[in-house]
Amino acid sequence: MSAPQPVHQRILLKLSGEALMGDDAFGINQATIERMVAEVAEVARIGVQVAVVIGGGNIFRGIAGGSAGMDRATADYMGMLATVMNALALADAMGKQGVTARVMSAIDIQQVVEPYVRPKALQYLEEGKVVIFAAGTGNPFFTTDTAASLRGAEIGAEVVLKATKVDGVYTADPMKDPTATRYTRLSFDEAIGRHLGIMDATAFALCRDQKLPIRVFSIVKPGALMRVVMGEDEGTLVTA
Ligand SMILES: Nc1ncnc2c1ncn2[C@@H]1O[C@H](COP(=O)(O)OP(=O)(O)OP(=O)(O)O)[C@@H](O)[C@H]1O
Ligand SMILES: O=c1ccn([C@@H]2O[C@H](COP(=O)(O)O)[C@@H](O)[C@H]2O)c(=O)[nH]1
Repeated sequence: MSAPQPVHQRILLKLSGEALMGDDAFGINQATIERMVAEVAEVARIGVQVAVVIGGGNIFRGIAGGSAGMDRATADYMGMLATVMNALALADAMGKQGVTARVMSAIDIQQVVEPYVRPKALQYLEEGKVVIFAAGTGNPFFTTDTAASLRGAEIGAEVVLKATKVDGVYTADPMKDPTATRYTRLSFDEAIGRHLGIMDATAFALCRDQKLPIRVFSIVKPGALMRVVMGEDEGTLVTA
């Protein structure tokens, strides 16, 4: 009998910046990033093409700067730069685990990382390299969830996998409402209409329009990413 095969050949993995903190209050917890990278490396090694969008919530969010009185666009650029730091740390950790990664930034900082060029990203993926998209969409007032939807659609990913601290989409934020229950599956229109805060409406709407499904699952749960890639029931599926 042949070994089980992955159900996805090319994925866009959105990694929560906040999850990189582990149990720390800020920044990147080394053991946590190594564990997350080991999970990504495992799926890359079975031949799945992996593109990553990394968040920045462990370092800086524009909304926090804005509410503290900063110019919002400036604060958002700071947030985007935070994702570049996370991307560099991820690529470094991948290299140490024998996975070749390339960071591509939506903001031009060529001394640090190469710019995002779609055909080059596709070439890297076909070569089996992990591509890490940094600096979100490159525009203020957006989020890295929207960047994940955008890059996912651009590279022809079969699914956006949102890897976060919670194990799916709930009827309300499970960190605030202990009575919230988890959906196994829901539509984009339900997610948008019910204002489910797990992702922003722009990210959901872009995936809906491009018919690109999203699966939300826990990156804290060991082996969950591999189970998702193998088509096992994990987290919440959001589809048209
Ligand atoms: N309906 C909901 N179902 C599940 N989680 C929800 C919901 N509403 C709000 N959340 C919250 O959304 C959080 C997901 O945030 P996450 O940190 O992955 O996203 P982010 O803000 O895009 O990431 P980053 O840390 O990269 O900024 C969860 O930790 C959870 O507390
Ligand atoms: O396209 C984008 C993506 C992100 N930002 C800013 O970066 C931070 C961190 O991203 P998260 O999605 O919150 O992890 C975000 O709060 C924005 O300030 C952006 O401006 N444009």
